Amino acid sequence: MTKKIAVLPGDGIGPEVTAEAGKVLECLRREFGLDVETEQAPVGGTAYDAHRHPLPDVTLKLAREADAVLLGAVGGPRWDALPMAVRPEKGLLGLRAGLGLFANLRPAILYPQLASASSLRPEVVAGLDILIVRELTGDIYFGEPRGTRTLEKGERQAYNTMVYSEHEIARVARVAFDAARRRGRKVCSVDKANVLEATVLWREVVTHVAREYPDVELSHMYVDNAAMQLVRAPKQFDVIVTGNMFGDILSDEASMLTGSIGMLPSASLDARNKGMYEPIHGSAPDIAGKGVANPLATILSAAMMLRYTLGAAPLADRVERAVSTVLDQGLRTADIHTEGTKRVGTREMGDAVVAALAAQAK
Ligand SMILES: NC(=O)c1ccc[n+]([C@@H]2O[C@H](COP(=O)([O-])OP(=O)(O)OC[C@H]3O[C@@H](n4cnc5c(N)ncnc54)[C@H](O)[C@@H]3O)[C@@H](O)[C@H]2O)c1
Ligand SMILES: CC(C)[C@H](C(=O)O)[C@@H](O)C(=O)O
Ligand SMILES: [Mg+2]
Repeated sequence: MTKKIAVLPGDGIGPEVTAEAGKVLECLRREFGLDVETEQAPVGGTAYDAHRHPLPDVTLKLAREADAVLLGAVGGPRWDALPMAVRPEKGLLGLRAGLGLFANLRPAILYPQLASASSLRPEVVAGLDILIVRELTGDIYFGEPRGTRTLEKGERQAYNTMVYSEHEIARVARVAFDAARRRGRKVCSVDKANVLEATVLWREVVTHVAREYPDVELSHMYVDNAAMQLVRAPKQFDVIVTGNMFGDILSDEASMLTGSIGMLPSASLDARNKGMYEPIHGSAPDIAGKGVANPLATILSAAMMLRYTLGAAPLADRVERAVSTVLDQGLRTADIHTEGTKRVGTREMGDAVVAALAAQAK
């Protein structure tokens, strides 16, 4: 049966990078019989401009009815002064919560061709293959109470609440342990249990769940140390599981180990592996509209969609191989460009991936 993909390009470079992933899906349809149809809807600032809401009902409905969602990015300075409730980022958070996407998989893999694009020495990152499992629908992002109040003497005070319930921790921990079983059988749980009660519970529950997985080694690390270890000796990690905010920060940090934030895809999954797929980067206002953004994170996110939701792992392998081929050809967008390689724009990079894919069909 034809699978339906909701494509939500969003803001800034979002439309530029999703267009390239769209070409890749089209090529898979044409050359390899992938049975999908796509439909677009607005999200983020562009949705606010058209509908006065960053997540219009039509978009949430389309996302709910689709088999999978492919999202670009949201946000930008144009909308930064809006009230929090209608900021573009709320559109994204609304999708994650509305679709129950509690597990966010962010693989940080170094393509060997990009060893010299990493900000770390090649020997520190060679062979890097980490999976960050970020909890995505809890924590300080969604905790109540939140808001701003005025104190007696007229001073304003703002507050957010870090909250985790046992079931929220246990279900994402299981995702991490299950993933570790398919890889290096090591999970490092990252928290701030020396200070924050919510993460004392986090550590307790993860430790409890680990008993179901005697074949997986569990370790714990405070988040400040984890941030340091990620740049000191990143290959010590296999799977990292952590809360929403720590995962947000650590995954941007980990992306630089692979050469660029423009290389890191993600899958946000519910309990049945229905999912939303998006690069981990944002709308990059500083380069939006210039045709220079790296589309590979979004193309690799489409590959994750093929693997996790569409049951088409062989096609996911093909897309990842095509990405490797274009890197072998020496093609680089500005963010991963190094001496001796050829600088290309967003479209050229997407076209090259499509050509490499089509060549596999010959
Ligand atoms: N998932 C999302 O939609 C998402 C994620 C992060 C940030 N944002 C939003 O994006 C806006 C900008 O945020 P920011 O500047 O902090 O983060 P950002 O990720 O958009 O950009 C950070 C830096 O990385 C570069 N970069 C990002 N993606 C790139 C790509 N594909 N190719 C080449 N370079 C790339 C940018 O040019 C910029 O210099 C904000 O409104 C923020 O809220 C959205
Ligand atoms: C835009 C923002 C809400 C989002 C987050 O913090 O989750 C982004 O940084 C991400 O990593 O997807
Ligand atoms: Mg982020």
